[in-house]
Amino acid sequence: MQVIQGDVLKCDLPYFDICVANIPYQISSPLTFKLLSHRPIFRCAVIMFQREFAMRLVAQPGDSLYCRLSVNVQLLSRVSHLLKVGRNNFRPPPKVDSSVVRIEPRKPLPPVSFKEWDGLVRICFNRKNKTLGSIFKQKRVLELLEKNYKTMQSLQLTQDAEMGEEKMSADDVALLANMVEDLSMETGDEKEDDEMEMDDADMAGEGAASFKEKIMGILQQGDFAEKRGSKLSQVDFLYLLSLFNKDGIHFS
Ligand SMILES: C[S@@+](CC[C@H](N)C(=O)[O-])C[C@H]1O[C@@H](n2cnc3c(N)ncnc32)[C@H](O)[C@@H]1O
Repeated sequence: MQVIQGDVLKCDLPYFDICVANIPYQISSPLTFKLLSHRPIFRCAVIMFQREFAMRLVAQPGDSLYCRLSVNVQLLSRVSHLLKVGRNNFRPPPKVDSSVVRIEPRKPLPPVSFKEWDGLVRICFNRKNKTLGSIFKQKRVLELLEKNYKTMQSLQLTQDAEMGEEKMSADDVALLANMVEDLSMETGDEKEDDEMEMDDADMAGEGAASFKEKIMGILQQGDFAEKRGSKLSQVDFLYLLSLFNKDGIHFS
C-alpha cells in the first residue's frame, strides 16, 4: 500500500478504482469535481458529505434542492444516497447531519462540451424559478449570447472543420472545481428581485431585436419558454443545448 501525505486538492492523484472517504466538508465540491475530472476515470466513490450537500447531489427536477451542482454532477455520474449519519453518532456531536453517497461516473460521458453545458445551466439556474422565456429576455444574457454568436460567426470557417463532434475534456470538468460556491449561494429561497424585470432587454437597434426574436424562437421551438430551470431534466437540458447550438448559439 502506498500512503500519500498531502493536500488532496493540490496533489496529483494516482490511478485508483475505488475511493472511500470521510472528508472535511469544506472541500466537498472541489474534491467531487477533482475526482470526476481524474483520468482514467474511477469506478466508484463512496463519500460522506454534509447532509444538505448530499441531498443537492441526488436532487431531482422539481426538488427544492435541485441546483447547478445536481445537474452537473448527474451529467457526469450516477449518484445515489446510501445512508444517513445523524450528528449524534459523533462525540461531541457536530452542528450538521451527514449522509454517505455513492458516485459512479458515467461511461461513456455524454458527448457535450462541458463548458457549453455549464454555461447554459448557469444561466437557467441564475433565477431557477423564473421561466426560461423571462431569463433569456434579460439584456445581460442576450448581450452575452450575441457576443458569442458574433465571435462564432467570425470563426465559422475554422470552426466548421473542427466542431464535427463536441467532446467533454477532463480540463472542462476540472474548471468546475470552484463550484464550492454553490452551497453557500443557493441556500434559502431565491430573491424575487425587481431588478431582473427592469433588466429586460429593451435593446436598442433592429439587430438586437431580431437576435432576441431568434432566441425566443428557439425556446418556443422546444416548448421551453414557459418552463423553469428547476424543473428541467438532464434530457431537457441536452435537448435545449442542441437546439441553441444548431442555430449557432453558444454558451462559452
Ligand atoms: C472528517 S476527518 C476524517 C478523519 C478520518 N479519515 C476518519 O474517517 O475518521 C477529515 C480529515 O481530512 C483531513 N483534511 C482536511 N483537509 C484536507 C485536505 N485538503 N487534504 C487532505 N486531508 C485533509 C483533516 O485533517 C481530517 O483528518
